[in-house]
Amino acid sequence: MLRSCTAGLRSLWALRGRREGAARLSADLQPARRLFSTEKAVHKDWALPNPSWSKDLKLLFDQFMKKCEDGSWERLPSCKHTCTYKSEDFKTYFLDPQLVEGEGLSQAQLFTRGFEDGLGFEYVIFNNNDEKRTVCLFQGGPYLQGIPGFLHGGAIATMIDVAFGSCAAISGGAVMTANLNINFKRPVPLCSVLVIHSQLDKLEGRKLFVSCNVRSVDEKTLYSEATGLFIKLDPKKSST
Ligand SMILES: CCCCCCCCCC(=O)SCCNC(=O)CCNC(=O)[C@H](O)C(C)(C)COP(=O)(O)OP(=O)(O)OC[C@H]1O[C@@H](n2cnc3c(N)ncnc32)[C@H](O)[C@@H]1OP(=O)(O)O
Repeated sequence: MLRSCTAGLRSLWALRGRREGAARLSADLQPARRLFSTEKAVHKDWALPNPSWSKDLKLLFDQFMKKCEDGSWERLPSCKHTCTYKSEDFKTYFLDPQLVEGEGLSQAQLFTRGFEDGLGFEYVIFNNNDEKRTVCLFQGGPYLQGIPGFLHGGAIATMIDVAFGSCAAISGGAVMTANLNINFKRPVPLCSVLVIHSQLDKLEGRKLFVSCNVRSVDEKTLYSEATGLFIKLDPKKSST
């Protein structure tokens, strides 16, 4: 596995080298063209295959895209600079309007999308709205290492939180994590693909109880199990 990860890394660096070369070549871009490409980058959907995706990830992606054809499942698009939640959902919650629309956020980007292709979090989430469950396909790259050769537990927790957030949002809309409980059962080899199955277990007022299991592609290895509590934000309350 480590050998395949090293090979993966080598192709990533090659890809990176090509990109850096391309970036140098286009350094003399006209400002208008630069603005256009920035806008394109801002709206780019990152939950789609790129050359760093392994065969397993692409295969699973294709399988779930097929399930989307009858409308029972949907792929969630994912942008770096905007979030699935509409910022209007949070406006009443945060007293300081600068937090959601001020200059201060111009550099902000989704934590999980802040890495170059293949180095960090590569993932896509599919929702089944009727069954109130989600499946997150996740490939953890080399910058997410914890102990040598394995994924950092915090990276796994992050991905579980994101998957839970999408699952809870089906019923709750704008929600925030109040509690996460994770049992790490097996270490996850770096660069491997994980399947995170999340479901809504109970809805109690503004409280959404969710649970998940994190498995290998062949489902044979159970890496982690988790439960979470999400709270639907109350527009009458503020966070401060
Ligand atoms: C692209 C999209 C993907 C983006 C990623 C999505 C995933 C990322 C999500 C996050 O990481 S969110 C960031 C981490 N979370 C936080 O920063 C939340 C910090 N906490 C809060 O802001 C508030 O505590 C919270 C909004 C969660 C709740 O505050 P509220 O004032 O709205 O609720 P309240 O305290 O009245 O509690 C409502 C109910 O929940 C219960 N509750 C709240 N926190 C709890 C807790 N921690 N454990 C157990 N119960 C809890 C509380 O007892 C009560 O129960 P009852 O209705 O039965 O009385």
